[in-house]
Amino acid sequence: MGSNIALYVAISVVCFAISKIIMAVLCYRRWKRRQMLIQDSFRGGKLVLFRSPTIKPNVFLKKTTKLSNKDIIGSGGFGTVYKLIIDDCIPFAVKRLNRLGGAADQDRGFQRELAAMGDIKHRNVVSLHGYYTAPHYHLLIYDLMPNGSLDALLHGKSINKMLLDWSTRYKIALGAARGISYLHHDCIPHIIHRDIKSSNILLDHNLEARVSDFGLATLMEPDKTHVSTLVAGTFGYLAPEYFDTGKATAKGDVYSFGVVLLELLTGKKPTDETFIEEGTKLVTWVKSVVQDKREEYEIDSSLVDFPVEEANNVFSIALMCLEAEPTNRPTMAEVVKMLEQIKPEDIK
Ligand SMILES: Nc1ncnc2c1ncn2[C@@H]1O[C@H](COP(=O)(O)OP(=O)(O)OP(=O)(O)O)[C@@H](O)[C@H]1O
Repeated sequence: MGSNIALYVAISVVCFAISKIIMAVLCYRRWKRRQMLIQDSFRGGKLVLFRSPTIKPNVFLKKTTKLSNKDIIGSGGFGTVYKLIIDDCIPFAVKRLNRLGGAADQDRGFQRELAAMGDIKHRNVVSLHGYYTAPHYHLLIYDLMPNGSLDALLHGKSINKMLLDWSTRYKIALGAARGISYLHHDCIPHIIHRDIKSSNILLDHNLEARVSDFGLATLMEPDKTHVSTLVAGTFGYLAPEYFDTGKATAKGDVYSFGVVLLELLTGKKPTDETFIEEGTKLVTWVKSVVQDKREEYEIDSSLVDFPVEEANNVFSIALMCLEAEPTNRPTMAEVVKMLEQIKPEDIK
C-alpha cells in the first residue's frame, strides 16, 4: 500500500516536471519565432525585429542604416528621431540613441529591457517594432504617428490647434489615461513611465493618443537622460515629492498626467507664468480656479464651443491628480473610470 502511494507520488512529480519542461520549450520556441535577428557584419551591428513578418529584414537593415539628416523629424533629450519608409508605404519612426560605452552584461540588460518593451501592445501605447544595435549607437524602431505630438499640436502653429476641438481633447485625455493605466496596472512587471508630458503623447491618423518613450528613462543612465531633468522626468511635470525623494512612482506619473490635463484644458504650457506667478504652485492655482468656479474663464480661448460641465469635471479630475500628497491622488485606473463617466455615451 505504502509503496503504491510512493509510486503514485513519484509518477505525479515526474509528469509535473515533464509538463513544465514542455511548456518552457514551447514558450522559448514561440519567443524565438517572434524575434528575428540579423547580423550586420559590415558595421558590426545587429538588427532585432519583434513582429514585422511582412517586412523583409534585409530591406529593413539597409534602410535603417542609411538614414540621413533629410529624414529627421525631430530631436529630444534621448536622441534624434528619423522617418523611415519601407516599401514606399510602411512608415516607422527611428530613434537614434548614442551608446554609453557599456559593458557586455549592461548590453544584455539593455536588450532584455527592449525585448520586454517589444512585448507591450495596446491601442494607446506606441509599439516598438525592434532595434538595431551597433558599437557606437542604438536605433529603436517605432510606429510612426502621423499627427506628431500633443505638445506640437497645442503649442505649435495655431492652424494645427483647430484640430483640437473639445471632443478630440477629451478623446486624447481618455486615450492617454488608458495607455498609462495599462503600463501601471496590466504590464507584468508594472511599468512607471517617469516622463509623462505632452511631447510624449503622440497622435495617430485618427488623433487617438499613444503614449511614447515608456521605459527609456530606465534604459538610459540617469545623468544622460535630459537637460531639463533632475534625474528623470521634465521640469513643469514633476511631482513635488520627486524633488525630495528623487524616486519615480506611479503616483508621480498621475501628477504629470494631471499637468497634461491642465494643458489640454487651458492650452497653456506647464511652465506658463500663470501657473508659477509669485510662487503659486500649479496645484494651488487649480484649487483656486475650482473653488472660485472660474474654470470656464480659464479654458483655452481657441475652444469656442464646449460643454462647460464636462470641462469643469475634467478640471476636478486634474485637481485630484495634482494633490500634493501622493496617497491622495487617484490611481490611473481610477482616472480612466472618472474620465469615462464624463461622456459615457462616447466610450469605445
Ligand atoms: N513614433 C513617432 N512618430 C512620430 N513622431 C515621433 C515619434 N517619436 C518621436 N517623434 C517626434 O520626434 C520628436 C523628438 O521626440 P523625442 O521623443 O526624442 O523627444 P521629446 O519627447 O520631444 O523630448 P524628450 O526626449 O525629452 O522626451 C518629437 O517632435 C516627436 O513628436
